[in-house]
Amino acid sequence: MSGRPRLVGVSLKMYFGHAQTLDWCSVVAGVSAEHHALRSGAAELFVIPGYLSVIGAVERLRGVAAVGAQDLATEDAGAFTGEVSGAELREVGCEVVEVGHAERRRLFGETPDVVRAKTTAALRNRLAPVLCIGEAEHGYAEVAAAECVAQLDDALAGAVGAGIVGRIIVAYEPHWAIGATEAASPAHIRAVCLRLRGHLDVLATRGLVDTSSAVIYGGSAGPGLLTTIGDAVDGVFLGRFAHDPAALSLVLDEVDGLDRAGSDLPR
Ligand SMILES: O=C[C@H](O)COP(=O)(O)O
Repeated sequence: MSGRPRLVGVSLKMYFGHAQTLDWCSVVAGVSAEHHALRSGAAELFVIPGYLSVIGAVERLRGVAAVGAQDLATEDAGAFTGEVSGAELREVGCEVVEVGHAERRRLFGETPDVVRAKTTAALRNRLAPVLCIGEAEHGYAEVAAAECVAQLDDALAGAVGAGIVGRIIVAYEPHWAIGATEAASPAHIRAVCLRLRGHLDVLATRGLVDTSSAVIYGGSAGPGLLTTIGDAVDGVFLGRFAHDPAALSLVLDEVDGLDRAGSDLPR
């Protein structure tokens, strides 16, 4: 392995039922256990199923992938009907948790205040937030980059104020590229992610986030993309295009390809 591991994440959103999710996890566990990119440490995989499948996913993916949840409560315990706390997610074996996905912001009214509180809750419970940020409308990459840096700082403000430091996985997901036919252009992704990467490095130097923090891209990502943007991102966050475990395996092949080419991550 030539440098820091590449992150390959998958969110199953609400596409699969419970049995289908567990079957998918079993197949992915088989594929992953044999895959050179994971065995060598060149890649790290994380999988985010629906809540009810989290425990089964942890059991099936032990040793090959970290498991996470798609959301968490702002609080750790109490009278919050329908919520799931970061404390409980950690207790059952989660290592990551999504915060602020565009669908939660758009469909469920999550405001920046809520995203900030959930980011703090994740870090407080030693979960790495997969902090989803991105611009709503397609425009200039430089404008998007500035907006994303502001979103990142805002989301981290609570944790920084409380002195809670941990690993942050910044998932750059332009809203307009989610559920689309293709990802944002490599030039757009590169411009935004390199800016985010530089900002994250400054935060790490100041001791405000862990040095293992990462920037990954999501939004109609699939096989072939990581090879083209590998100079600008620490990994990819997959949705629909990882429903076929063979496609996920192809993305892991790309990690191996980047590793063999000695393509170092942005620093
Ligand atoms: O969580 C994953 C992202 O929202 C991307 O999903 P998608 O690749 O299906 O557009």
